[in-house]
Amino acid sequence: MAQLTRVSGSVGLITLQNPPVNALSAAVRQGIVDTVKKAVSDPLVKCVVICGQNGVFCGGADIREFGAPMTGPPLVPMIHAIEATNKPVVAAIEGAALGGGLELALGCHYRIIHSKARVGLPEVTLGLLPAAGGSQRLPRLIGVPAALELITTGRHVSAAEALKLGIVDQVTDDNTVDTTVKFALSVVGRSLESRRISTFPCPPVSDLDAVFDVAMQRVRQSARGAIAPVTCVQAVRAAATLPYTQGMKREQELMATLFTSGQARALQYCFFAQRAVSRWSMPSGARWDTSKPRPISKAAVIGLGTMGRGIAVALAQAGLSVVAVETQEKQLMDAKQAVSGMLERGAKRRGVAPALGLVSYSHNIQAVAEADLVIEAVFEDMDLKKKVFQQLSAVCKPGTLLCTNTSSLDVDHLASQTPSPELVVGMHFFAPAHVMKLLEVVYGPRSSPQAVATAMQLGKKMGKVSVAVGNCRGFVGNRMLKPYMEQAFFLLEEGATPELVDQALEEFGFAMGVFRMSDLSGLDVGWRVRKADGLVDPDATSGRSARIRQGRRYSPLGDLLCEQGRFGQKAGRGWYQYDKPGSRVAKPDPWLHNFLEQYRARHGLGVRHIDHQEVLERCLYALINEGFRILEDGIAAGPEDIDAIYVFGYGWPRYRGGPMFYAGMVGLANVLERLEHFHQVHPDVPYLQPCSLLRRLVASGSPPIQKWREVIRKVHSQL
Ligand SMILES: C[C@H](O)[C@H](C)C(=O)SCCNC(=O)CCNC(=O)[C@H](O)C(C)(C)COP(=O)([O-])OP(=O)([O-])OC[C@H]1O[C@@H](n2cnc3c(N)ncnc32)[C@H](O)[C@@H]1OP(=O)([O-])[O-]
Repeated sequence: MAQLTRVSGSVGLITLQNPPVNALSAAVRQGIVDTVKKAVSDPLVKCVVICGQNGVFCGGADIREFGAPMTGPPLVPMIHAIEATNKPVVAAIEGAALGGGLELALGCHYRIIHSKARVGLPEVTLGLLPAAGGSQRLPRLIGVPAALELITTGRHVSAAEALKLGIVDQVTDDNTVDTTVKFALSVVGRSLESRRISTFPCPPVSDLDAVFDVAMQRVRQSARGAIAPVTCVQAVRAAATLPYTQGMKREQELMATLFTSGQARALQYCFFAQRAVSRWSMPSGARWDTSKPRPISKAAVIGLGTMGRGIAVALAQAGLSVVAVETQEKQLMDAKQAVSGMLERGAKRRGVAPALGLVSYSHNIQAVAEADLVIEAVFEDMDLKKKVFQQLSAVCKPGTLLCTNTSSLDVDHLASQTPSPELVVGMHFFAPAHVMKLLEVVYGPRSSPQAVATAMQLGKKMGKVSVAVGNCRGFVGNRMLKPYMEQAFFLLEEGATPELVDQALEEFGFAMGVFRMSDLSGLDVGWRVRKADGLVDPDATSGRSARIRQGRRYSPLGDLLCEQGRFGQKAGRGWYQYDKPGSRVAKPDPWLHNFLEQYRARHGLGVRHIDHQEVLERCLYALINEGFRILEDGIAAGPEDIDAIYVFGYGWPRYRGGPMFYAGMVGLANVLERLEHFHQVHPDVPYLQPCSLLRRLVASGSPPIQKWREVIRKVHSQL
């Protein structure tokens, strides 16, 4: 909807009305067409101002409408009509003008923006391109190189930068609509010929081919298989080489190749999944909208290793005062330096003052007595963590929330070390904690809804994608990673190489395959967990028993490498070799290939041809199957939770939507059929046995992912 009012005598003020972000739904587009026509034909109206209700200009096209047949007036002629009017039209930009919202503003003759607002063309992040003239008008307004960068990255631009680039005409700190109304009155009577961007020639670029070759190379490298960034380059090239009308035709043709693509559907699913996870619920029935978070102004971090330092930085960057505690003096001094450095670099990148004063340091746990919330990030050892929780219970003021950053240990067992287990939750950050978006908030059976609500709200304040999950071994992310890695090890036993497995996963879109990732994080991390699980047995060197643990198939390959000190990058050798310890360039290692051959011979294992398809099916379907078990167990409330965890924490390619969305894309019946096949071939691998929830979904006709929660609810109600 759009409303027209006449203000200041002769200004037609058009207000977009579609809360919360005034997305350009069919009704809003119709409203704009009607109100512009009315304003233009009203002799009392000398100029027009377009603004958005609730302090937001416009969040672009209504993404919720993409799945349905198009209704209402199309955007392109609507914006053309505004540009063609003979009365000045000025956009008053508050909050955000994104996608179709900025394209609408680019159709106006002038743009006034509030200093805190942002603009951008983020369509590429939704698997699309700016298809309401943005790919043709923006290059004409700010030049090809700047437009290429904005359109292929989709990044949001601050008001100050938008002015510098020439996207807007004026920045104001005052009331944006009032300022814009005054401005509009001041330009009445001026020629509009030079204000219609579509008529601008595209600024010439010296060596156009070189500019586009470089851009294409850059996006192909960073896109890792995403098609939208590449198509965006082609659209901007049309602006640089074709007259406007032909360029617009090309823009529409290119958009048509993206609009119905699987990648676009996956990226739009991720957009909504990222927002859906904030509407959390627990099996107890507690929910996001019925649980009141507790205000947190003072936080504390115990243990200043790599994770503790990152968490302290993330808390301070979110504006909280932080007490950082480390008992070892040297470690404390090193941490102080590291944290200050991270805060300064972060502040420089964001153009703000570093929050150094917000962090205080101590080697005495007494220092956290007044904290509202404490995050324990000491070494991943249960006995050590239990001791810390006992100390915290004695030191902290009543009601203090006690959180653990453990990545796999039992949160409820730690809670039992305190008199108030309802105040204990897991806050599982991902390294580097001040950079990685994901936060798993882990609730135990005794965690209170208020404790979960508080941790979720703190996560949002830290700019994290926070997902509430139940307490179990490895929570969601690491629990699903186990069958994924297990299959990768088994594939090596059956004839594959680390290079083959990693290449298949990287072509699928992962930034790093499982073996390169293992070398980066250190093989000893998993080794320690397997030891704690009683799986490592250095005496079992040959024969079947060496490859069976707790009645199921087991591959000791990782253990054998660790026993030889091959811990990965930090040791200069792991699944790959590196020039020296700490270097990051992985090279195939003849020693490793030879070791695998000897291993197979020692265990009487044949070598067979393994292709990329099998690698993907074995590793990803085993992971997905565990995802269905997690949904069945109620550890995650819905598929969106799992997909957000894998996209924001485990490098799952965003344009594939996440493991559960991907399962829906390839077809649940296919996933089930392949798992049944692999389990038949490998009956001693329980992770390959299809989960009953998967069977149930296939039996009920493989409903779309949006309907899975209903089936899950039915399953739980029958338990
Ligand atoms: C032709 C044209 O070329 C093409 C093809 C296009 O234009 S494609 C579209 C391009 N536009 C975008 O990519 C911008 C997307 N939006 C955002 O980046 C952010 O929303 C925001 C504007 C910066 C506000 O952030 P926020 O943190 O204050 O709130 P929120 O939680 O994010 O959002 C608040 C609520 O609004 C919903 N929402 C936001 N933008 C929406 C949109 N464009 N369409 C539909 N719903 C939208 C969102 O799902 C959430 O709903 P719910 O979860 O409450 O039910």
